Amino acid sequence: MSLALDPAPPREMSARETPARVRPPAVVGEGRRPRPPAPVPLDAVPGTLALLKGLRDNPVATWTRWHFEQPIVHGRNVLGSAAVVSDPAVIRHVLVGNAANYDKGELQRRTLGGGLGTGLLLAEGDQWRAQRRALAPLFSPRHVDGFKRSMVEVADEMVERWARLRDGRRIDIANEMARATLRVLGRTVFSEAMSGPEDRFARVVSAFLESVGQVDPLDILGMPAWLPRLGAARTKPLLRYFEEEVTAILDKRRALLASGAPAPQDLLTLLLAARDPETGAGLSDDDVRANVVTFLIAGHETTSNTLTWALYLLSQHPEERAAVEREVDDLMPEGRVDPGRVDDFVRTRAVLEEAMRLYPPAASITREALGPDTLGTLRVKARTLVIVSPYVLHRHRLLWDAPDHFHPSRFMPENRGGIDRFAFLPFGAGPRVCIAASFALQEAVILLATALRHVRLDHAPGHEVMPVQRITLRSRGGMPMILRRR
Ligand code: HEM
Repeated sequence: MSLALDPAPPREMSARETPARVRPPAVVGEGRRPRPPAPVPLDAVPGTLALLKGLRDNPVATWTRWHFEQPIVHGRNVLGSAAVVSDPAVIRHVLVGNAANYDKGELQRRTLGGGLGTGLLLAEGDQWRAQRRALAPLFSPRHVDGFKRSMVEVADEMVERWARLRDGRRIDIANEMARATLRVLGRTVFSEAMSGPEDRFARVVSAFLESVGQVDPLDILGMPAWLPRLGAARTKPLLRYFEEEVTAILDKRRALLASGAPAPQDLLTLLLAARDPETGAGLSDDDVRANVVTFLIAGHETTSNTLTWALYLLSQHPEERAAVEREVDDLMPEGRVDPGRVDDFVRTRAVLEEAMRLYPPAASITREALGPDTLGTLRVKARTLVIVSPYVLHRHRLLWDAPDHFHPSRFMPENRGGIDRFAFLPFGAGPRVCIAASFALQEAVILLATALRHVRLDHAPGHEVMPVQRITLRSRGGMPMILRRR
């Protein structure tokens, strides 16, 4: 979630420390390239009411020019004392060096808490440490590698379905990608599909994310939890559906395990067998359920939005699309991704990384200081909200050349070394880095390469593209595109 802060005195707004400049190799020709759509940064800080409304409607539209120009912007507003940090060295300090001084904060727990309970994403302290130790092996390179086949299967089914559609048909690619990533989760988390119809499940997950991810003014103002929130009436039945669905899946698997029949080696079996290597303790029923929901919520739209933005950006940059089409044609002579060659899709991966730079699915990473700290030269008190916004960071004027333009070549192996680890944070960093980053990238490469090998997608006329931040950074109104076979 982004913040536009009250105007601080000029000294407060000025650069606190100049970060090491991490300039990717100069990129040329940006004048001729269309600028991907994004809200124009504000010239002035909005007043309290406008800020509350902005945070509810679309937090990424509340950033001011200063945020994209200053390494640190600190001030006070309705959220109390807050510092927006875009200095890679200071980010490293907050997320890694002094990570023990920060937790995720009350606002994040209130905004997301409803569905995710005590799952890994929101757990804190000892509970988080025990879960992270127990769950880390689920996403080990060996297990992630083992999921390649399911991912390729889902990608093949996606293009087979498209092959049955009329050439020139208009489809909502945001929906298509959401369906595909949910299927991947279905296969890798649960092996067999969910017990209910997949499309209904996809719709419920999407509606749930729409309502649960909206920042409620009452939460920002710190109002007690018993006060009814605007979206609560909509969220409750969705949550119930979720719980019933997940409980049914768990019961079925427990019965299977109890029968002694061989169980599929999916994330669910691993989750039920997971033990904290230090204490030997397994997860409680509630923790297993909370983590299944966490995987669905954290792993579904993040990946599908990345794919949606990548396909949109390619549709606006025919020369980039032609380059990546050459790669997939070369690497997929039979039309399928060879699981052994996923790492060879370097341009496909560069496109995905550049899409996540411009439209980071997790647009804000927020922390609350437990005790005082020094950020560069700024002293902050306990309870200060520290915001690392990948959306701001990835378009920061001090850190990137042509920050608002689409140039996948920045992420090609020969150039990538110039990018500071803490200037590009789609998956976060430090102990709470995304546990499934390699799973997500592998899945995205397989789905994007397969789509590009079989079809060409052009943005449909009449739809205006604008990123809107809910839990993830979505495209407002989906992403209608015209499908043509290659
Ligand atoms: C492109 C796709 C994805 C992106 C951009 C993404 C991004 C992130 C980010 C930024 C965080 C750190 C949040 C913070 O520090 O406050 C995170 C954490 C997490 N992600 Fe992902 N994620 C993606 C895919 C997935 C998938 C596929 C799964 C599960 C199957 C997943 C599960 C999680 C979990 C459980 C955490 C919490 C880790 C912890 O706190 O220990 N994510 N993700």
